Amino acid sequence: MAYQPQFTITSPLLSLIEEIAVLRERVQSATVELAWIPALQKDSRSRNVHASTAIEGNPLTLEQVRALEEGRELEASDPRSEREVLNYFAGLRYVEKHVSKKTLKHEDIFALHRILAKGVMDQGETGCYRSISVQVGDFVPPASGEVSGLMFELLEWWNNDSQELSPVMSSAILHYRFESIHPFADGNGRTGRALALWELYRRGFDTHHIFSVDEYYWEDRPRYYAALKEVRREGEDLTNWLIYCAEGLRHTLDRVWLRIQAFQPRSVDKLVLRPKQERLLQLLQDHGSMTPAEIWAALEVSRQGAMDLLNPLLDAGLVEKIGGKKTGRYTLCKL
Ligand SMILES: Nc1ncnc2c1ncn2[C@@H]1O[C@H](COP(=O)(O)OP(=O)(O)OP(=O)(O)O)[C@@H](O)[C@H]1O
Repeated sequence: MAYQPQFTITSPLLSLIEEIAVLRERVQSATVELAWIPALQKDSRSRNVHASTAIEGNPLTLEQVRALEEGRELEASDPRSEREVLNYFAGLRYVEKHVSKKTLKHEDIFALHRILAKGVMDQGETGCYRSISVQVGDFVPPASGEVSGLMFELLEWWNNDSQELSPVMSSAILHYRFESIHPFADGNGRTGRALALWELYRRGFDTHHIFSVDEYYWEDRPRYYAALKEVRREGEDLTNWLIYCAEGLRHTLDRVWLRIQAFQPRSVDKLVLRPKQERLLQLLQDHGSMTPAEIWAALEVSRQGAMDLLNPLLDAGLVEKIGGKKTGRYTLCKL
């Protein structure tokens, strides 16, 4: 039998869902201009990684998280914190790769957990449900013997009934239910937030993967924990949790809109990208930075041809040159 979430669609919730639809539409129509999407995706991924790992106390700053993504070494940080961050990047890449998966299985969740929790478990094993009891604050999740059955019911719901709900709601319900089962010995927070994001991607809510939803939970952690706790106090009624999560998405969409403004080309009216320029932005996103020679080899153009592609991107503030005149490399501009 599938999990049956309890909630009421109240008028505040409906208004929020409608507002979210309008804001999302505004973002979607702006993303027709593809120029800055790779940079925004990169930015959003780093912000999600930073926020979701910081929630449980990872001390690395957003700048340090960005540096790790670019393969740069950090001075004086501890290996476990770095591992946690690198794992989360890998977890998000796993989610992005499997975004169109129609049916999710226990094994998919195990695989994600294995990636996120590798080498950073305080107790228990990665990639399998817990065999011990756990506690979060004063909340005692179900006994370990019940976990597999509860997860089976949750997957039944996720693969079937959840599709009838707005992704705003199905993502929030999945997030809460996963945390309330607390299926792993450790790493439930990170895995649950990554699954909530997976649902938003899978349902095409965040087509370009540019919403950094986890910042909302991180920025007011006491409210996040209180909202989770309140569901139980209300006899597992999810109505207020849904409102809390919908407010988070509205906030996230307002923010992404501002970031889009910042990513708009600065010195030209509109930059219409040529296919090779799009390819170049993608390459810079994948590689972090590239020398001129690497660029012209990858794009199969002459040195002058590469500069003809690069110059408008430099003028528009999308790409910048770092390093010396002879040893210079090109990289995507940061916010
Ligand atoms: N009262 C509660 N009811 C249900 N879930 C809760 C409650 N309080 C906190 N949580 C969830 O439990 C997570 C912590 O669980 P756990 O320590 O297994 O996760 P973790 O991944 O190690 O933490 P993480 O969030 O530590 O990075 C929180 O991030 C939150 O999502």
